[in-house]
Amino acid sequence: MLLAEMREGRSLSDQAARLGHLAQADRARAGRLALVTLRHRNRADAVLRRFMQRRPRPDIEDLLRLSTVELLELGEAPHGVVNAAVDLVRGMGKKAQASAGLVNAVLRKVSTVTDWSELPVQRLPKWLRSPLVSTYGADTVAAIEAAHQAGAPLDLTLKSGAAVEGELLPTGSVRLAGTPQLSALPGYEAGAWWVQDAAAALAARLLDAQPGERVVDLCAAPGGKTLQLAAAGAQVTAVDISEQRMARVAENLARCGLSADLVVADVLEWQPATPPDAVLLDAPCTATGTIRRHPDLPLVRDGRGVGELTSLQAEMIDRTVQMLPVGGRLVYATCSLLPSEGEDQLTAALTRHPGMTVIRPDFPGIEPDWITPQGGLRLRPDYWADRGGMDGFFIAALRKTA
Ligand SMILES: C[S@@+](CC[C@H](N)C(=O)[O-])C[C@H]1O[C@@H](n2cnc3c(N)ncnc32)[C@H](O)[C@@H]1O
Repeated sequence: MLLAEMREGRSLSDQAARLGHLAQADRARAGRLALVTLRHRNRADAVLRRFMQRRPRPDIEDLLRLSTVELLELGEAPHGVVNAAVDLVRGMGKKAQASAGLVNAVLRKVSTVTDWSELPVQRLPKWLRSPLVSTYGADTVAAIEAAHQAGAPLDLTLKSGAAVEGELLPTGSVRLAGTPQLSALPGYEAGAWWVQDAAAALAARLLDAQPGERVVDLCAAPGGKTLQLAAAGAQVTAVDISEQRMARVAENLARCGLSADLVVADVLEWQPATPPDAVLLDAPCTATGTIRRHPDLPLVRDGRGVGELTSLQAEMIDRTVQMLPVGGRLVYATCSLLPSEGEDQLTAALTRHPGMTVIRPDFPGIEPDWITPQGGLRLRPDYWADRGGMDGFFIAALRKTA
């Protein structure tokens, strides 16, 4: 069902409510299966093509892909996978029932395949691959695609003094092994940590909020960065246009015993009552840096709308610069791999606002080749490959000097 809805252009996260009738464990398994199938979709198709002359109807093709991934990627027992697939086809209506024999025969053959791990890594679609190859080169894009296929580990940001068992990353986040049940981890009830990718955690680190500073977090929901700023002791005002998403910020703050003023408003219209010391702008973007977690994104999007997003980002930067007093700091962040949403925005902002100067990132764990010639931070999924990668982000810190 999830994969079918995706064919209609609905992302997996938009469909979460559709699984509401399932028990939590089944819901989690369905979500995980959909993710892993999407990460290996092209490889599953390559295997299926060996055993089928023609493509079957789309829902049966999805079932075959999913079963192929269960067999060859997840190593599940052929007997159970084949039987479950045949049962599902039988439940798909009269016309589909005629395909039960085909599904049975194809999956039995699939279960004998031995070269799965040697099949080429899943490629990004052209709308995204072409601009990335022009920016980073073909070898880097291949490394990014390998990182997408590998998926994403779970990272936590800890409040100071908290401890959780896991790998302490050079930038301070803690990476967990496997996919543990979060609510069972020590410190969950006490709100000693929150889930946040290690790359995402660097935006607030770069802002370097000090206790008592007035800090505005623009485009704040669901609030990972608000939590970091509040935990640093700043007086935080979090602004987001979505009331529904802002409710998540409130929940997250409450669980972690932290506080912030929450404002539901459009960044393009809102003005702070008093000039802030610093502003973090985590602007809406293509989210192409998060494909490890959202492998459906390249399929449900087609590259349209990038121009509108980059115009909105530039308008938001201008708005933020106006809010700041001289001496004030701005961190601009997008979870995008496209330079038009990152490096190019920084170049254009410096031209439009000659009074803004870049603050070069300088804290433990930042590797020199992550820093761009202009002093921004370019983070990519293929960095830390031996540790499990990181999300793609562009982050730049600036100070208003005039
Ligand atoms: C990348 S997400 C922010 C993630 C968040 N900063 C965090 O760390 O958890 C972008 C957010 O921008 C918000 N947004 C989009 N357009 C907006 C606007 N015009 N004004 C305010 N918020 C906006 C969306 O509702 C969304 O929550």
